[in-house]
Amino acid sequence: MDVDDAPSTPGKWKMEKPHHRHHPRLLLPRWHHSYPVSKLVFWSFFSLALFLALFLLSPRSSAPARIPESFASSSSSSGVRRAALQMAPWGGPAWEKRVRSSARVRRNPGGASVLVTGAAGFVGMHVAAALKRRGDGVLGLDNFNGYYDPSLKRARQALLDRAGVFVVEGDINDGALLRKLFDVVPFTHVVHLAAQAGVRHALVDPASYVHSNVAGLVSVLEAAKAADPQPAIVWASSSSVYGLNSRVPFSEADRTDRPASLYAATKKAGEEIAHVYNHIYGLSITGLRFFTVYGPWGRPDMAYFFFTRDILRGKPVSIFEGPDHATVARDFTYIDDIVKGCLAALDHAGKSTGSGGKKRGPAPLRIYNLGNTSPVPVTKLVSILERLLKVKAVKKFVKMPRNGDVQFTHANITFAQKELGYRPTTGLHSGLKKFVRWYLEYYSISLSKNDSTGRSISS
Ligand SMILES: O=C(O)[C@H]1O[C@H](OP(=O)(O)OP(=O)(O)OC[C@H]2O[C@@H](n3ccc(=O)[nH]c3=O)[C@H](O)[C@@H]2O)[C@H](O)[C@@H](O)[C@@H]1O
Repeated sequence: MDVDDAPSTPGKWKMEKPHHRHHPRLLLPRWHHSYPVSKLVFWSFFSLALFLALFLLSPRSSAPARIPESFASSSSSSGVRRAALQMAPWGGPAWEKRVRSSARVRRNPGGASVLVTGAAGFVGMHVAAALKRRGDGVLGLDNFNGYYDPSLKRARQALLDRAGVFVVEGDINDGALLRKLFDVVPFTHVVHLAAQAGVRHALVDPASYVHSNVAGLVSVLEAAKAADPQPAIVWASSSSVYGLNSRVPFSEADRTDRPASLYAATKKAGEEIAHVYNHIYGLSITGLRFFTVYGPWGRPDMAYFFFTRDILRGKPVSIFEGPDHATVARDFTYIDDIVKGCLAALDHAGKSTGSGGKKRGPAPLRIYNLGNTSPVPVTKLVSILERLLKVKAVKKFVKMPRNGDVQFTHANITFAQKELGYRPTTGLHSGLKKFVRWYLEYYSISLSKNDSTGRSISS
């Protein structure tokens, strides 16, 4: 999912604009030198009063005000709003038919009917496609926000569409939409991947993290707890919750009360919120702590992705270093391994025990690390990319900025191995090879034509 803001439905947005269009003369009386001043004053007051009355009488949900003010004034919010405006309206018999058909279990007897939030996001698309491939019913939900190039999200949506997965355009904060989806389909599971991702961006737009990762999660859990039957929830937490933890490898039993970024703090808050909904309402909830997921169709805000772009363009890449030039490393995890972990988590989720908002007994509440268990320095990441791209990178070594990054991540996956059968099989070199192949094809870049500096030329 990448995801998520926003809005009331586009249909509701449309209600606002016509106020001006239907009454242009009332709002904007033409100035004319012979126009009596008293009439002008009268019409001005009348227009103002009419405008105020229409504004006050219009239903609250028709305003785009579900984006909090603080968020609306942030730099990225205009992109989010623009993207929100392009969302297709939801509802109606044809739309419901499409929703039902997409969520219908095809093969896989006793299979799941799954709502995947953030389905046009990186992990969301891969999980939705994998569930569909094995015959489960899958419905996607995504708000196509402008955090990164929405055309990549549209391309993922097109891919899912060809696979038979309908991605509903809407926001996880839209409670009415979620209620409608649960009315139309008795989902057995929700794989909740819609989120505001990215560690460093939290410095730029903090409110978007609260909006998507806290308020959005609550909105999804509210809809799930009230649904009958209650679905089991599998959702994306993050390795970043380990924050300043220095015990390695990171185990689920380690402390997670020292987040280093607001992003991490909102994911940690999500884990606590999950506890509440499990405790009060009997929702089965499994949180997955993903470790730096990469691969084809990935996120352009992540280092491996924009390093590839910058290396190909001959632009410098900044490689972060810890104190005294210490290595910065990540437990990079290939997308196919993560998808296997997500599907295994779904298959082992166990049922929710509540119905109609009432708990009937204890339900599972779980957390698993999904990592690769072999941290790789960022310098190594860059040298692998250089080899695959056949271009020398222009490297700049810079002290790791205080922007929420941590120096090192390393997953202990004992629990996931034991309980889910999770076994990552793709190393960074072969994973990046697949990523680079996809990248070159997606952006139509040919490596065969290099200029004299060794820079490759896109065709
Ligand atoms: O595992 C996670 O929990 C997180 O993984 C990634 O966060 P991160 O590991 O910081 O991934 P990148 O932004 O791709 O950074 C990878 C490495 O490159 C380093 N880096 C990043 C940017 C840069 O310009 N230079 C640089 O050396 C970072 O410090 C980090 O060590 C995702 O962006 C988060 O959404 C996710 O939750």
